[in-house]
Amino acid sequence: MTRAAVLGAGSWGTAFAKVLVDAGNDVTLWARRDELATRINAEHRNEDYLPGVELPAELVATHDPVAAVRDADLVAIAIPSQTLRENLAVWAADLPADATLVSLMKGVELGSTKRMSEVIVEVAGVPADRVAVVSGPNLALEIAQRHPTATVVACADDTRAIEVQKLCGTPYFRPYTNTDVIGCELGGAVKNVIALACGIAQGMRFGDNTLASIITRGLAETARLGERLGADPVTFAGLAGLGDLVATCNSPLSRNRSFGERLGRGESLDQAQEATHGQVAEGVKSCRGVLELARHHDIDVPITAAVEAVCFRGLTPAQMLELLMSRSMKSES
Ligand SMILES: NC(=O)c1ccc[n+]([C@@H]2O[C@H](COP(=O)([O-])OP(=O)(O)OC[C@H]3O[C@@H](n4cnc5c(N)ncnc54)[C@H](O)[C@@H]3O)[C@@H](O)[C@H]2O)c1
Ligand SMILES: O=P(O)(O)OC[C@H](O)CO
Repeated sequence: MTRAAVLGAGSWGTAFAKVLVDAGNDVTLWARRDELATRINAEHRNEDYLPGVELPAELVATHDPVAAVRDADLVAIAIPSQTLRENLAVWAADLPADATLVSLMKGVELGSTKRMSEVIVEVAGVPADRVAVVSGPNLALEIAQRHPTATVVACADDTRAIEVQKLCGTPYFRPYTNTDVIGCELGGAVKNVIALACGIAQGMRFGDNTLASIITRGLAETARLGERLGADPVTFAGLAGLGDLVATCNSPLSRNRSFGERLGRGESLDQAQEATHGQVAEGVKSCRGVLELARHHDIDVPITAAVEAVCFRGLTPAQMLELLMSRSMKSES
C-alpha cells in the first residue's frame, strides 16, 4: 500500500486526502491545529471546511508534520499559497528523499512572482521533475461528496505524472496527465482572479452575457501570459484552463467568486475578508503577483489589473466595468 501525506486540513487538503483513501492509499493528514486533528480522528468529520461530509475511518489526522510525512511516497500540500515558503522551510528536512511532492495550491507568490511548484523546488531543494501539480475544476465540497470530476496531474516527468494519476484515480475522480506544468499552474492561479471579476459583475447584478465575456476574455489574458512564460496554448483549452474557469466563475461554492460578489455589492475588502471565516480566496493576493509577472513580461492583462485596482487602489466596481468596456477597440486574437 502506498503511504501518502497531505499537509493542510482545510477544504481541499481534507477532500484530496479522502480521494487518496478512496483510491486505496494509507493516508495521514496534517492539521495546523492539534484540536482539529483530534476532532477528525474522533468524529471522522471536518465540519468547518466540509460540512455534512463523512470522512473515511482509515484517514488519520495529526498535528505533527514529521509524523505525517514519515515514509511517505507522496506528499501533497494544500495550504494558502503565500504561506508555502515559510511552512516548507520548516518541513523540508523531514521530507522523504524520494517522495513525489504534489502541489494542490493555486497561487502566485507575492514578491518573487513564482508559481507554487517553483517555490517547492527552491525551498525543498528537489529537482523540478520530482514535483507534480494537481489542478482542474475541483471544488472541494463536490469532490468530497463524490460528484464525478476530472482533473489534471501535471509533471515534467511523464512517468511520475502517471504514477500520481494511478494513486489518486477513483470512480468519481478522473485524473489526466500533462507535462505542461507552467500552463496548468498558471491556469489555476489566474482563474481565481477572473472569478473575482465575475463575482464583482454578479454582485452588480449583471447577467450571463457579462459573465461569459469576462470568462472568455479572462482565458485570453491567461493564455497570452502563459504562452510568454513557455506554456503550451492547448493547455488553456483543457481542464486546468477553461474547465477550472467555468467551474469557479459559475459556482456559488467558489470562495473567490463569492468574495468578488461582496465587493460588487459594495462591501469593502475588509468586510469581504471577514465573511470568508478564515478560508482562503487566493485571487485577492495572487492578483498582485499575476500583475507583477505580466508587467515584467510586458503582457497586457486588463481584467487582472482591474481586479487588483478594485482590491488595492480604490477603484469602484462601477469604474472597473467602465474601464474595461472603454478600452480601445481591437481584434479578438
Ligand atoms: N477549496 C477548493 O475547492 C480548492 C480546490 C482546488 C485547489 N484549491 C487550492 O488549495 C489551496 C488550499 O485551499 P483550501 O481550499 O484547502 O483552503 P482553506 O482555507 O479551506 O484551508 C487552508 C488550510 O491551511 C491552513 N493554514 C492557514 N494559514 C496557514 C499558515 N500560515 N500556515 C499553515 N497552514 C495554514 C488552515 O488552517 C487550513 O487548514 C489554495 O491554494 C486553493 O486555491 C482549493
Ligand atoms: O473556492 P475557490 O474559489 O478557491 O476555488 C476552488 C477551486 O480552485 C475550484 O477548482
